[in-house]
Amino acid sequence: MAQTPLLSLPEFRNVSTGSLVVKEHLNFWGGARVQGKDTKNSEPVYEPATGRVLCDMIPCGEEEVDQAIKSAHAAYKKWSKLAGIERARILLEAARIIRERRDQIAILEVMNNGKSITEAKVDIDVSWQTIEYYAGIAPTLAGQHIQLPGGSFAYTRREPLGVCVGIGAWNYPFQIACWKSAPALACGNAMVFKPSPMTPVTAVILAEIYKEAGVPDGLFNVVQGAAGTGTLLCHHPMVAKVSFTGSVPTGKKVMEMSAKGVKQVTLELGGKSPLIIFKDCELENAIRGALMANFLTQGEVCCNGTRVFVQREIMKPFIEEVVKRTKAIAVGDPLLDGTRMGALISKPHMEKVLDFIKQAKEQGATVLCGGEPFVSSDPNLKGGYFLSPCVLDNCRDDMTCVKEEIFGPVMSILPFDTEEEVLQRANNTTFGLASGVFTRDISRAHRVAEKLEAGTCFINNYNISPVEVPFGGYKMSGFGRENGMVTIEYYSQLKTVVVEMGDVDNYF
Ligand SMILES: NC(=O)c1ccc[n+]([C@@H]2O[C@H](COP(=O)([O-])OP(=O)(O)OC[C@H]3O[C@@H](n4cnc5c(N)ncnc54)[C@H](O)[C@@H]3O)[C@@H](O)[C@H]2O)c1
Ligand SMILES: C[N+](C)(C)CCCC=O
Repeated sequence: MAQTPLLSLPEFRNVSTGSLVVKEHLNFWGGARVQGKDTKNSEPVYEPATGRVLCDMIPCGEEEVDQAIKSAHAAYKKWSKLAGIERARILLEAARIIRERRDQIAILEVMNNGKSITEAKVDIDVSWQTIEYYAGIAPTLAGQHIQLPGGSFAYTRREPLGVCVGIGAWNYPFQIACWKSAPALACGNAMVFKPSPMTPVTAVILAEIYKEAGVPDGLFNVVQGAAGTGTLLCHHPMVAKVSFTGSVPTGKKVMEMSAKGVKQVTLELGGKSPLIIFKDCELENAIRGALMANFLTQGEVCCNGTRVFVQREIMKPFIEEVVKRTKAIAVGDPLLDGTRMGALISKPHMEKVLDFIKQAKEQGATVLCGGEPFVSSDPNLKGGYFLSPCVLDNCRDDMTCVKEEIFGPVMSILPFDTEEEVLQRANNTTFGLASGVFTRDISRAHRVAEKLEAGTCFINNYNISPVEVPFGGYKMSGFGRENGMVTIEYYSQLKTVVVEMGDVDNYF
């Protein structure tokens, strides 16, 4: 009997904070939701805004991972034979469905992740735009014709890799699944996607939408699980590529495991990015930029500019205004339109962020605002993982809060005097995901952008990532790229065909 898609089930409609319990199976392969077997190892998944159990995550074991990968491989055989324009038509339909159901998907993303509905709607918009963008590229995928002496020639074919694995983090669950699956599918691959065990829900919705749009059963699959399931995926011999989003320590393991099977890898890892604000900046934009660089998604953003270097002459007005606006950020029920900051992903994560703040104080930093658990007056939210956004002053480069990725709403402010000095300090990190500079001096802006050791440099803005623009890291923030034309290179391989029009040389 055909399954009713999650979004069409009555319990998935008109949900509000604290109201949804997901009982449905959350694995998806062979074109259907599949029940997890290992119920004795299931883990509760919490709704961050209430601390209530939203669903259970049942991790997939060896047999289930194998089934999902085989299902993907069978679909790959059909999908890879389609013309780019045929794949594009189906992907455009998936983008259309997501656009149409954007508000409903966003609500579920909020319930599982805790971010504000305003941001979640943007995430879902970015998601369908990603699929639309790669649908547009699918028909253009082509090789090259190379003329050789004597009328001989060669040509290249851009071919898919096969079964690709996507492993996601919990901060942008639906968007990460789209950033990986859209280019993978556009190039003719199949994908098995493992969401974070903390955010298992919306990837299944994506799988159902792809199915509804017309992809072959098995083309996009979801396996639930944590490290054990991820390990099985990375080791599976039928997997051609692993695209991973997560922390540096896990990224290293993924790279090591993938190396054993000589699988291609994309690593989108963490960061501790610098944002440099020169005294000649347009101050209002720099202040907005610093807030954008630190407080989206409760500060749980890989590319956040959490080391805010401010030129000494403008430190006072900058701090005054940043603190005023940080204190005014509306924290609370993430499903309310007026909320600008929701709940952190989990209790342990919130405690980890609070520990960073405690350590910062012990090391000499001054808390200018926030940095404490936020208790809402709404009784529904009493168990939620809310934290008031925090600004730290009197920071030094050697402090833990300045060196390590906190992944929470904590901005560290650091004074500087000269361009040369700030560049040296900004680059003094093993991370290299993003960076930013605010200045009205156009030459300085480009000079600084060139010298910053990071995959992205924002000039006079921060944390915008249109799908047309490549995104990815330098140094230990990873390699490979997501978004933009270049990502096609990471989901395809080039075959060279050499055609002899004359006779073979008679050497022997
Ligand atoms: N660069 C980017 O695009 C980007 C985007 C989002 C998040 N991040 C980073 O992700 C981190 C936060 O996410 P997280 O806490 O989910 O990261 P994490 O590394 O703990 O987990 C990421 C994913 O890897 C899986 N995993 C864990 N152990 C594994 C193993 N041994 N083998 C295979 N898979 C395994 C997890 O289950 C999860 O799905 C931060 O460091 C953040 O900066 C990076
Ligand atoms: C959309 N942002 C804000 C650029 C975030 C990308 C994903 C990083 O965590």
